[in-house]
This record gives sequence, C-alpha cells and structure tokens, in this order.
Amino acid sequence: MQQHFFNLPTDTQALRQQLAANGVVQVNDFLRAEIVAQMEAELSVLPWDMAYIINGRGAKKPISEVMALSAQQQQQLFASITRQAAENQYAFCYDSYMLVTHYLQQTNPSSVFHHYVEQICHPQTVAFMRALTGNQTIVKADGQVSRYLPGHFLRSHDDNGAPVGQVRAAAYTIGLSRHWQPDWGGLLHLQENDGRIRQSLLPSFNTLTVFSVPQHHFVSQVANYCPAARYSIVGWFRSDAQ
Ligand SMILES: O=C(O)CCC(=O)C(=O)O
Ligand SMILES: [Fe+2]
Repeated sequence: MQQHFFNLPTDTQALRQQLAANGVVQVNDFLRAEIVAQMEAELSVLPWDMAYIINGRGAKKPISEVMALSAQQQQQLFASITRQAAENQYAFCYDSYMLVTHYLQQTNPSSVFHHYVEQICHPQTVAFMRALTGNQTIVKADGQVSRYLPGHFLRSHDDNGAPVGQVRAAAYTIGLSRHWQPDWGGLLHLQENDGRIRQSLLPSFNTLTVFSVPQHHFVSQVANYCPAARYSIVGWFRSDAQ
C-alpha cells in the first residue's frame, strides 16, 4: 500500500544540498490537508503528559494529575522547574504525547496519531528520509506530539542524549499551529558550537523541518501573553532497529 499521509517531494537533490550546506532544510505543506485537519481536531483532546526536568532527571506527569493539583501546588511545581532551569544548563517543560508508546499500547487505534506512526515508518517515507539526508542507514522515525503553553521552554541541547541502543540520524519537526507570530516565543534556534544563534525558525504550520544532529539548539520560552499553544510533531530519523 502507498503511504497516504505526506506530500513527499520527488526532487530531493536541492533539498539534500541545502541540508548538507546549512544543517537544516524545510519542506512546506508536508502533511496532506485532510490529515493535518484531523490532527488539529484531535490535539485538544490528547491525553497529554507534562514533561519536565526535576532534580536533574526527566519526569512525566499526566495532565489530569497536574490539573488536579491546587493552583498553589501547580505554581510551586512550575517554580521549582524554572528555578532548576536557572541553575542547570539543560532543562525543559512542555506537554508531550509519545507517539510510539501510545501506538504500542493501542491507546486509540482509530486516532490519526496512531496511523501516523505507521505512515512515518512506511518504506516510501523512509526512502524520502534517506534521499534527503544521503544516509542509507535510516530505517524508521520516532516522534512525539508536543504542546508548548505560555511559560514552556526547552533549553539548549544537541540531541546527543539518545537512550542506549537508539541511533539518531537527523532531527525533524512538523508545525501544527497556524499563524505563529515570532514575538510569541517558541522559536527553534539553531546554534553554532560557540553558542551564537545561526538561524531562528518559526514553528510554521505544516512545515517539515529537518536538521542534522548533533547540533546545539533550543526552543525559546513561550511568552506569557501568547494567545495560542505551540503544537508540533518532533522526533528523529533513526538508524537502529530498536
Ligand atoms: O520543538 C522543536 O522545535 C524542537 C524540539 C527539540 O529540539 C527536541 O525535542 O529535542
Ligand atoms: Fe532537540
């Protein structure tokens, strides 16, 4: 069966050259219109987890549990996350829906996000990833849906910290929020090794961004006046069978 989620560019040569030269490349209108519409309809009802670093370790808390905390308890939790973010180089706080985990658990087999996992790992999609990167070892991709609300952030890192056994060939994002404004924060900043910003990218709606890893980058904190949530799919093209 053909993959039916993505508008895969057939001419990948210029895109591959851009990725090789700049460490990043973008493809507009990546998801087919009816697929991205289904995703938009499901975003608000996903069983999100709040993902964050606390006491130097990654943690996840179902959003239902966060909501069950009192306003004061929620403030205390967020205050301790941001205090540690000030002290430590690496820190983050955003909401996450782990696509492969939910796929394997069959949480919602009729969800567009369930089918996404099969479609992003489809042989035709993998062939596109290989053509785009020139990396023939890629066998699949993983992913999570992320939601950045006002105050959420992802400090600088280089994507080198894959769990044991996972091999990340390139990082990718697909923006799922319409009409994002640059002064809302939530920009993806790609950095030089010395920390200077090389390029800043809007989380543009239905744009695939592929960037080489390891490469330093961060997502700037979403402004507290931002009227929208920053939704995207983020993950890696992978070269391991895990
Ligand atoms: O959301 C983004 O634009 C980038 C996310 C990212 O860098 C990550 O999840 O490692
Ligand atoms: Fe990253």
